[in-house]
Amino acid sequence: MEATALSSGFHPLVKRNGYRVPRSCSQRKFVSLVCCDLKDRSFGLNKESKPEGSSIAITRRGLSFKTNVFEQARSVAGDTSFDDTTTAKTRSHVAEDKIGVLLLNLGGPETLNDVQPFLYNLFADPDIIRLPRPFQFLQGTIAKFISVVRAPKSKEGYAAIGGGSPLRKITDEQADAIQMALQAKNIAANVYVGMRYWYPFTEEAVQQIKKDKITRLVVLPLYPQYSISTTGSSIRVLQDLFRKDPYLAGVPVAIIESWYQRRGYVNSMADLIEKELQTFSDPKEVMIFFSAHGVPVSYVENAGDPYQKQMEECIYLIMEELKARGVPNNHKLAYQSRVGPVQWLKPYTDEVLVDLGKSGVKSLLAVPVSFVSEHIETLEEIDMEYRELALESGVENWGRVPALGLTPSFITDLADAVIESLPSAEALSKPNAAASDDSESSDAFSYIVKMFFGSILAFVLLLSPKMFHAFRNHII
Ligand SMILES: C=CC1=C(C)c2cc3[nH]c(cc4nc(cc5[nH]c(cc1n2)c(C)c5CCC(=O)O)C(CCC(=O)O)=C4C)c(C)c3C=C
Ligand SMILES: [Fe+2]
Repeated sequence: MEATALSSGFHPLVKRNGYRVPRSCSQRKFVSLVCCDLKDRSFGLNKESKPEGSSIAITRRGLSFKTNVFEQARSVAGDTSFDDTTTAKTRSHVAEDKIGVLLLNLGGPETLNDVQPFLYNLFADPDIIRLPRPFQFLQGTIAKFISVVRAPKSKEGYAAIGGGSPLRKITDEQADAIQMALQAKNIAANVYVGMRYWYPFTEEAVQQIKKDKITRLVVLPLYPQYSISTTGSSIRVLQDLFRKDPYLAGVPVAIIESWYQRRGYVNSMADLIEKELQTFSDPKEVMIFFSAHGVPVSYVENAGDPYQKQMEECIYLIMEELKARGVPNNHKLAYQSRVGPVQWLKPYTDEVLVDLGKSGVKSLLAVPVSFVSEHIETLEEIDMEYRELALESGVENWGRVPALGLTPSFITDLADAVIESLPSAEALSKPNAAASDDSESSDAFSYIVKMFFGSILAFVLLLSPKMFHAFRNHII
């Protein structure tokens, strides 16, 4: 097959008006990890955006290729032999289908003026601020309040890294690189970028996918581990969009929920760590310090989020690989970036750094492990705040492993993951299945009661100094 030219299309902005999120997740296997209480939601959200009239670009790339297919599990085990049946199936998809790859990511503010509306979109997500059912109608108000309170602190962070998030640029580059890696394997695909909280929004990418008449889609969240708050949230949006549209509802979709256990990812992480260790005068003495983005404990304990378990497995696999290479260093996992007045996964990065420094650890290599691009939490939180804290606490030699970014072995592995998933694509959603889900209580009396008590509770909670401080800063 021959390569087709790269192209990009321009789209009007998603309007300011709200969009509905599904009340219940479908029974598709890809959401089986999402807990029951998250399967039963209904909100009208107001998505904050740039002023009307602007336009944004959706990345679309056309390529060609042919593939080798092997199962992910075998790949992890180092067995790269091909399954003939699967290979044949993939070849027929490549021949018959117009393939799309949708990269899902968080998105980030590109200017300081974007920060508050970006935060609004983030906190308006019911997978980020999970309110009990009677208070769900307050989601928008609460999001507005928290985003306004937090914006000054966030702006400081974004100002310190150059005035905006590098996420869009890096994700676009990763999309290009994955496209090229697919092309090298003779697979033709358009690669799209869909962000959850900023441009280009997932909704816009999906519009483009429809316009391009994609007939088979692979969804690849750029989070190695699955969390309800990241991959789960993006998939929920996607599912809702596909459910509402008769064309999209018929498109076979394969979702790669998590890929932290892939050999290519584990090896690429081990490569980066090994390389960075060499920058220390005594590499063997260096503590390898994995810092993962945290989630509230309730996600794991009440909502069944597999994030913590997957994170621990991920660290285990990376450390096993390093040991096999003769790198027996001590290591530690901690969680960073907590927000708000609830318990987050422990141990907390800031506390562990202080303890390690005080207990005599002199050399420390920080490894960001929940995200594959540089972003505010690597460039500002780790490189500036945590570095300073560690040095103040007695650590003398500090290093940080870069995010995977465009590391060739990593990109190639993501391309392989896409190829391997092609045969398993199936329709995401039955059309109009949302109709019954969208019904809401018409009981006016209960609505008024909820409004009344909800507003009082929200008022009391949000205006308490402790709550204000918890959202303004990282911790209570
Ligand atoms: C695996 C990665 C991530 C998880 C899990 C996650 C959960 C999570 N995040 C917040 C609140 C905020 N996150 C913010 C930025 C941000 N978060 C991630 C990744 C995960 N978040 C990234 C990559 C980024 C940075 C984007 C960028 O612009 O570079 C922010 C904004 C920044 C700030 O003010 O600190 C907030 C707020 C919650 C509440 C949560 C789980 C419930
Ligand atoms: Fe976050």
